[in-house]
Amino acid sequence: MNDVDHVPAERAFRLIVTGGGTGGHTYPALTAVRKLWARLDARGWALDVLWVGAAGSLESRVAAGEGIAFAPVATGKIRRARNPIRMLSPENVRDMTNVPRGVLQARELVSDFTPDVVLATGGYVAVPVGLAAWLCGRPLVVHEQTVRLGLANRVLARAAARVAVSSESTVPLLPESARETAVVTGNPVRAEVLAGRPERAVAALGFRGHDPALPTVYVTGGAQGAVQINEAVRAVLPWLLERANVVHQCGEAHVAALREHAATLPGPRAARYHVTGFVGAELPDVLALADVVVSRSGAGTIAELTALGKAAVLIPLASSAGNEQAHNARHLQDAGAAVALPEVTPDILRAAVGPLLADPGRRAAMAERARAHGRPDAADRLVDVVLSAADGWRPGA
Ligand SMILES: CC(=O)N[C@H]1[C@@H](OP(=O)(O)OP(=O)(O)OC[C@H]2O[C@@H](n3ccc(=O)[nH]c3=O)[C@H](O)[C@@H]2O)O[C@H](CO)[C@@H](O)[C@@H]1O
Repeated sequence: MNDVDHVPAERAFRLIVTGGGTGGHTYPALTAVRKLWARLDARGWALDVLWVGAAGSLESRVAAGEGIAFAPVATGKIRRARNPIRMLSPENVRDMTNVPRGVLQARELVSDFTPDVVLATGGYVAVPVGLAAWLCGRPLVVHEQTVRLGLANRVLARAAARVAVSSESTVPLLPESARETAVVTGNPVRAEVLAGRPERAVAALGFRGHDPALPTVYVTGGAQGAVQINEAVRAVLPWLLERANVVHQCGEAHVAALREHAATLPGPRAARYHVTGFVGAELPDVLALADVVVSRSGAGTIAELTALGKAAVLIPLASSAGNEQAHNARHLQDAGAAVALPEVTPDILRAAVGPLLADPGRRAAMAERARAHGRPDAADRLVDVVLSAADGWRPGA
């Protein structure tokens, strides 16, 4: 603490946070707000925060759950099409008009709230809010979770006072004007995700057939589940359940069919299989229980797996923007910190998971290399950037 830390602040630090659409953009924003609040609170200073996002979105629910004030703005996703005429689809035309409407709404919010900083963590909704910050002359901090820049952040990086990125290899991809002041913070992971306990997972899931003598595989396809992963796992289940317990997060739409299939497996094997649509509050415990994770390679998941140090088999979503999930997965594979599968068939999956299940030393070594890529201090670093970008706010100012 320096001298300034003992000066009482005359007014609260004012933050507008924006970002959302998916967990990958929403949770880093939430984690940064929590950390900023804790930092200020520890010194007796207050935080006024407003989350600006899309109506009816994940971020609106997350903000409500956290007691954070929320204001919606119009936003639009521009769907790319090979044929330029198709770009003028009714949805695109509607969304194109939504963007300027969103900018106007956001500009009013920013000029009323007069934030010390606007923090944008990506997703389409961040564009109007980030542009409004720039129009109103408020410092904008942009955080990028993925190795490659998302579309929203490519636009906003030029308007930002500071750009925070999750990986060194993103810096050269930034617009020249942003490169010099860019800071590598890592991708913030929710504190609770790092505090799981394996024994609680078994109880919380009611996983009665869990065999503690065998390793546990956690299969996850993201909130909606991944059909491609579900099908490959289903095909190898008899083989897999001979060697491991399996927790399979498959998306709500696929639970019934997978349960029906599991019922056809011999009793003791079926008991070692726990299938669920979505893993909610018990996620930290499930991750703590997992010896091997089979997963998509979204940036949020990767940040969690590396912060925890988990052996992983990553199956990128081929259609992710700019193929960034493939990039994320390859990045870890090159470091021996994961196995990346550009495509998955039952044979390919068996060949990737088998050696990790057969050899605890091998998965421990991979987990250790994964941990070397984790940045458990990412939220702290991002908060440093936010505070340093606030040129108008000083304790007592
Ligand atoms: C389809 C798509 O556009 N994906 C993008 C989206 O990721 P998306 O949000 O889809 O995926 P991420 O891996 O980034 O985050 C998913 C989050 O949901 C959690 N989870 C998942 C399943 C579950 O049952 N319970 C649960 O809590 C995960 O632990 C994780 O915290 O934003 C990321 C960050 O910019 C990008 O890298 C991804 O490419």
